[in-house]
Amino acid sequence: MNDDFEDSTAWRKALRREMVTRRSLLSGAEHGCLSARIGEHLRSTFAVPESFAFCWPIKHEPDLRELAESWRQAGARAALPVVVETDAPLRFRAWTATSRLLEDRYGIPTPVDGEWLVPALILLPLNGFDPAGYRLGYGGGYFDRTLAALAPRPLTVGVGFEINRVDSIRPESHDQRLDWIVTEAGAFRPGD
Ligand SMILES: Nc1nc2c(c(=O)[nH]1)N(C=O)[C@@H](CNc1ccc(C(=O)N[C@@H](CCC(=O)O)C(=O)O)cc1)CN2
Ligand SMILES: Nc1ncnc2c1ncn2[C@@H]1O[C@H](COP(=O)(O)OP(=O)(O)OP(=O)(O)O)[C@@H](O)[C@H]1O
Repeated sequence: MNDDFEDSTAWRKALRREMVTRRSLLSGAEHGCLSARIGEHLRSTFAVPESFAFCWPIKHEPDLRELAESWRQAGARAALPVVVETDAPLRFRAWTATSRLLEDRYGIPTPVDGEWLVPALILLPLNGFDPAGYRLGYGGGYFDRTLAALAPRPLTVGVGFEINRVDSIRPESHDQRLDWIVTEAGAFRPGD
């Protein structure tokens, strides 16, 4: 293993932790308010999709469960990601307010039954992000693998807080660029 590899791995690891720490310092009220603003930008930017995936919030990620329920009630099929295997693409399972969820290997509430589907739009939580449209997650590589494997590619919408914006996440060849980034400050097409 060369020094550059070790340096960038250590740098990413430190940045991942720093990003979670920044969110953990938000009060519950601030977090709720920022999440609601992201939900509003999503509602005003996108038509109700035929189907979409969102994530059950962990590590102080934006909480988009209200938006998910309102899109669902407006006719969209909602889904949550499922880690079916380590180092493999995610799959997606239909979600409703009555779905039975059990914690997966990472402690993330995950549907235990329901139909498998491929969402037309994916809301990806941004642990960190840069203005070029690259996302920093938690180091599993799950979304990168998932997007690399899906054809046609779903519309990818990163959802995060401005406090998690960085100049560059120093993207690597496997990192997938997002189509949109939505924060409390608005909806952006990366690169614009
Ligand atoms: N809310 C939510 N659900 C999600 C994701 C997400 O980013 N957010 N995922 C997006 O892909 C998938 C899960 N990916 C994850 C990948 C790693 C870890 C994790 O806890 N990693 C350890 C470090 C492990 C290591 O370094 O080997 C950690 O952060 O402590 C959690 C979730 C599917 N569900
Ligand atoms: N398409 C792919 N095929 C094979 N390996 C991949 C692919 N995409 C990413 N990886 C591997 O996954 C590992 C983690 O990637 P990365 O650091 O980008 O994760 P992340 O985006 O932070 O994680 P997550 O999406 O789970 O939150 C890296 O070692 C990378 O080589």
